[in-house]
Order: sequence, then C-alpha cells, then structure tokens
Amino acid sequence: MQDAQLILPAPAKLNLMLHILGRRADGYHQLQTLFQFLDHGDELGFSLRQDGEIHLRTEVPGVPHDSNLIVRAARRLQAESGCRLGADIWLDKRLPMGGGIGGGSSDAATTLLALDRLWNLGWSEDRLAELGLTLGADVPVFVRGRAAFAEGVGEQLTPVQLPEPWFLVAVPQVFVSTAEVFSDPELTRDTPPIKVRSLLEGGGRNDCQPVVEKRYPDVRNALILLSKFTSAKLTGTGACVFGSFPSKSDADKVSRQLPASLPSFVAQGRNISMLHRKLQGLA
Ligand SMILES: C[C@@](CO)(OP(=O)(O)O)[C@H](O)COP(=O)(O)OP(=O)(O)OC[C@H]1O[C@@H](n2ccc(N)nc2=O)[C@H](O)[C@@H]1O
Ligand SMILES: Nc1ncnc2c1ncn2[C@@H]1O[C@H](COP(=O)(O)OP(=O)(O)O)[C@@H](O)[C@H]1O
Repeated sequence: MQDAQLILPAPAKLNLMLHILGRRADGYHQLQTLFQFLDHGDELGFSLRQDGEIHLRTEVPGVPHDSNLIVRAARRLQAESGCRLGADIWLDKRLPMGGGIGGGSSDAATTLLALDRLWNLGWSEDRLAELGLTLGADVPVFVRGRAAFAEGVGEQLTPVQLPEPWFLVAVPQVFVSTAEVFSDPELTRDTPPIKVRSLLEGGGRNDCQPVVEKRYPDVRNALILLSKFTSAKLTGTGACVFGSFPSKSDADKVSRQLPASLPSFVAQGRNISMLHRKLQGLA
C-alpha cells in the first residue's frame, strides 16, 4: 500500500429500508430501497503500470484474483475505454464480506473512479455508473456517492437528504447468499410501491428480513439482542443488522454490551460518501 500513488476509501452502505415490489422476467427483483453511506470502509491504493497489466497485490481469502470485483472492474474499464495502461492495486479489507453493507460493490466503484483519474479517461459519472451496473446492482450508488432512494433493481437513483445519525452495525458471523434469499419461495414480492416523499427517517421495513431470520438463526439472535436497545433492522440481504443512535457515545455504550460472539462497529451515516469527499478534496 505504501507504494500507491492514489489512496482512496471504499465506504460501506446501509439499506435503511428495502421493499420488494415484484420480479422481472429475467428473475431479478424490482426493489425500492434507501441507501445511506457509512463513515467506515475498506481502503484501496492504486499505482500506474505502463505494461497494461492489472494486479491486485493483496490476497483476499476465498476470492480468486480474477473474480475479485476490483480486478473485474479494472479490466472492464480498460476494455471499454481501450486504455493501454494498467495498475497495481492494494486493498485494506475492513468490511465483512457478504454482510449486506456492500463491500465488494464499493471496492468496484472506488476502482472505477480511481482508474478514471489515474488513466486520465475523463469519463462522466453516468458512463461509469452504467459500466458499474454490469458488475453488480449496488455499484452505481457507490459511483455516484449520494444517499439515494433506489428503484428498478437498484439502479434508478433519486438523491435524498437524510438525517445523519450514528449507527451500531452488528456483524453475525455467517455468510448470507444474496441469490439464495432472492430465490426463497417465501420471500414477500408484492409490497405496493411507495413515493419517496412518504418515506420517514428509519421508516419502512426490509422484506428480506423474515426469510433471512428463518434461514440464519445467528441473524435472528443479533436482531433480538440489538432490539433490547433500539429498533433493529437487517441491511440488504444481511447478514449485518443495525440500529441508530443520536450520538457516538450512545452507540459505543450499546456496542460494549453486546456479547463477544457478536462483533460490531460504530459509524456515522453520511449523505455524501467519504470517497466523494476525498475526491473533491483532491480535485
Ligand atoms: C439487494 C441488495 C441491496 O443492497 O442486497 P445486498 O447484496 O446489498 O445484501 C443488492 O441490491 C444486491 O446487489 P448485489 O449484491 O450487487 O447483487 P448481484 O450480484 O447483482 O446479484 C446477486 C443475485 O441476487 C439476485 N438479485 C439481486 C438483485 C436484485 N434486484 N434482484 C435479484 O434477484 C439475483 O439472483 C442475482 O443473481
Ligand atoms: N473486493 C471484494 N470484496 C468483497 N467481496 C468480493 C470482492 N470481490 C468479489 N467479492 C465477492 O462478492 C461477494 C459479496 O460481497 P460483498 O459486497 O462484501 O457482500 P454484500 O453484497 O452482501 O454486501 C463475496 O462473497 C465475494 O465472493
């Protein structure tokens, strides 16, 4: 990482609510969800290579080099732009994988924005978000970096201004498969659409929660534990669960009361992602 020319964050996100409205012919689900960023995330370092090679210098257990979303994002941007330059990339992985807080998607978005700069491509945000969508449904919101109400499969984004409370995010030690949750016959798929203006802070439910609670007792236990202190909810398809607090010290206090078997972290909700705040500072 110390050899990197450009070091950028890849923040986590929360789905403050997630409704499932229906299913498209291709099996993908139509959602309404509210994304807010957290001031906590991975960190990536980038250095230019003249030989066109893309090398992720950090090993990620369980994820082969070529299937890492960082490498896939870099190679896709290279192919689409016709750029002959390459990159060495380092990753400081802090976010739990498969946690519903978007670590992989955020890493991919940070890679797209970093290499657009490093390779001097001058791509628009629209073009980067469109390419991002081919990598995953959550990549566009990280490319745009603004808290948003999302519709479609998560790619139709309406920026929103939300309160920025402190969140306690508990991390049950299980891996939840997004595809498995979405293929569960018991999943609610008929929630009526709501209008963005009718959304209240923290309002709305997560339609995936009953299915995930049933399949993963550790997630259910985490929700029960956190519910003793505040209203607790699942983010995305889990496994992480979260609750909000008016101050960091309130959140820290509850974090200290959770059992050692349930790791957690405290972070502030942000309407502009820390990636975009850093990029604006560099501009
Ligand atoms: C539902 C969300 C909410 O944030 O869950 P999390 O992954 O964050 O938990 C995301 O949109 C997930 O996005 P992402 O994790 O990028 O999913 P993808 O790789 O695109 O899809 C994984 C699998 O989930 C199913 N899938 C995903 C998104 C969607 N709107 N409908 C689906 O049916 C599909 O079976 C797909 O093959
Ligand atoms: N850079 C990456 N970071 C995390 N996961 C990655 C990455 N690249 C590929 N993956 C794959 O994506 C899966 C989901 O990752 P992640 O984004 O952390 O979860 P979620 O979508 O639940 O928030 C992981 O299990 C892993 O196999």
